This record gives sequence, C-alpha cells and structure tokens, in this order.
Amino acid sequence: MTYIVHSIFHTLQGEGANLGRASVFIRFAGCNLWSGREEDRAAATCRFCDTEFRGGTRHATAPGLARAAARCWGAAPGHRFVVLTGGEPLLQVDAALVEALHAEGFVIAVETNGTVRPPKGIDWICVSPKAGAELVLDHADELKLVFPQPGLPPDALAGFAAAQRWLQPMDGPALAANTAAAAAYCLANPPWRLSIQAHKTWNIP
Ligand SMILES: C[S@@+](CC[C@H](N)C(=O)[O-])C[C@H]1O[C@@H](n2cnc3c(N)ncnc32)[C@H](O)[C@@H]1O
Ligand SMILES: Nc1nc2[nH]cc(C(=O)O)c2c(=O)[nH]1
Ligand code: SF4
Ligand SMILES: [Mg+2]
Repeated sequence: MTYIVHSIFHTLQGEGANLGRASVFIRFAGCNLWSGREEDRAAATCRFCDTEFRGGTRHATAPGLARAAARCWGAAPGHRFVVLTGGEPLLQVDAALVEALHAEGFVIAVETNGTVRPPKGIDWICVSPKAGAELVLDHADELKLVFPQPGLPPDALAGFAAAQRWLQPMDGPALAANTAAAAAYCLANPPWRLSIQAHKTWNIP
C-alpha cells in the first residue's frame, strides 16, 4: 500500500482530550468531504475546513512511513504519540500501518470525520462528525463537534457513545461569536465541554 502524506510534523496536540501532549502528526493527503480546492469549497459537504491537505509525498511501505514518524519524533525519551489526521486519514490508514507504528513504539490516535471504518488496533479515536455526511461509527473515545453546524445540533448525537464530548468553536470570521455560543451551550448542557484550538494561540503547527 502506498500512502500519500501531505506533511509530518512534531508539535503539541492542540485539541480535545490529549491537549498539550507531544505528538508527531501525520497529515494524510485527500478527503472524501472536500477536494481541498478553494473553488470547490462552496459546493462541498464540509465547507469550513481550516486545513491544507492537497498533495504530498508518497511513502511506499508502512514500515517506511513509521520510520519517518520515528525520525520526526527525534530523541525525546519514551511516550511516543502519533496523531493520524488529514484530510481524512482513514481513507489510507490500514492494519499494516497500525502494526508498523506500534512496532516503532507509538501510541496511535486518529482524527476522523467518522464516515470510514477504522482498522483494528488504533489506541484513541476522535470522531468529528460533519453535517450532511453519513456517520458509520456509533462510538469513539472522544466526540469533537465543530460548532455551530447548521443541520447538526449536538442533540442529534445523543445516541453516539463517547466518554468525552467536546464542542469546538468553528474557526473563521465568526470565531468570537461561535466561541461564546459554544461556551453558553456547554454551561447549559453538561457533559459537553469546550475545546479551544490551543495550538492557534500557542503559535505552533
Ligand atoms: C482538518 S480535520 C482532519 C481530520 C478529519 N478529516 C476530521 O474532519 O475530523 C481535523 C480537526 O479539525 C477540525 N476543524 C476543521 N476545520 C475547523 C474549523 N474551521 N474550526 C474548528 N475546527 C475545525 C475538524 O472537525 C477535526 O476535528
Ligand atoms: N497542534 C495541532 N493540534 C491538532 N489537533 C488536531 C489537528 C488536526 O488538524 O487534525 C491539529 C493541528 O493541526 N495542530
Ligand atoms: S472532513 Fe476534515 S479534512 Fe475533510 S474537509 Fe472536513 S475538516 Fe477538512
Ligand atoms: Mg488542524
């Protein structure tokens, strides 16, 4: 299996349950809910994406990609943690990559839109559902809903099983208003919690 990877970088997880944790991010190229081209955004299923994920480097084997992640992690002792994101990582992540990353000593987390079934063995799954896209998962370690999303109110996810439920204000021109609305929603509706994209204020990738 060839993996097409937009970028690999070492940073702190800026969102959700693993906030602040040293991580290697593997950002896979491509998504099933948007082409990544600005001219296609208005007609896409997912229209608020904050991420560049087009194109990148081919990695011909799972052990090769896992070694690239290990090189990126560097010399920091132990606690290796990798976040598979994109784009939509589950279009490409397979059992061979899970095995190879584990063999390099990584705990594996995934950021997914929940429309694609994951291979077995991933240690931490964060599902971030998108209005208008069919969820094929009904549980995860954490649920992280970008808020507000017309057509996908938090209530609609009452049947989704997750120990942690986050509302993440939609970044864009209305970020301040979205943050206030998300905070108000969390105050009125525990167990929803507020997830601020901390890396954007820490000025790290
Ligand atoms: C770029 S996505 C990649 C992973 C996967 N495709 C997904 O949507 O979960 C990573 C995370 O950023 C969130 N995100 C994307 N655009 C955002 C925005 N404008 N404001 C807040 N969060 C956003 C997504 O919902 C997801 O939780
Ligand atoms: N620091 C940092 N944390 C993140 N958590 C999820 C991200 C993503 O784009 O998937 C992300 C990201 O892009 N940067
Ligand atoms: S599903 Fe994820 S990667 Fe795809 S366009 Fe939406 S936020 Fe971006
Ligand atoms: Mg991001």
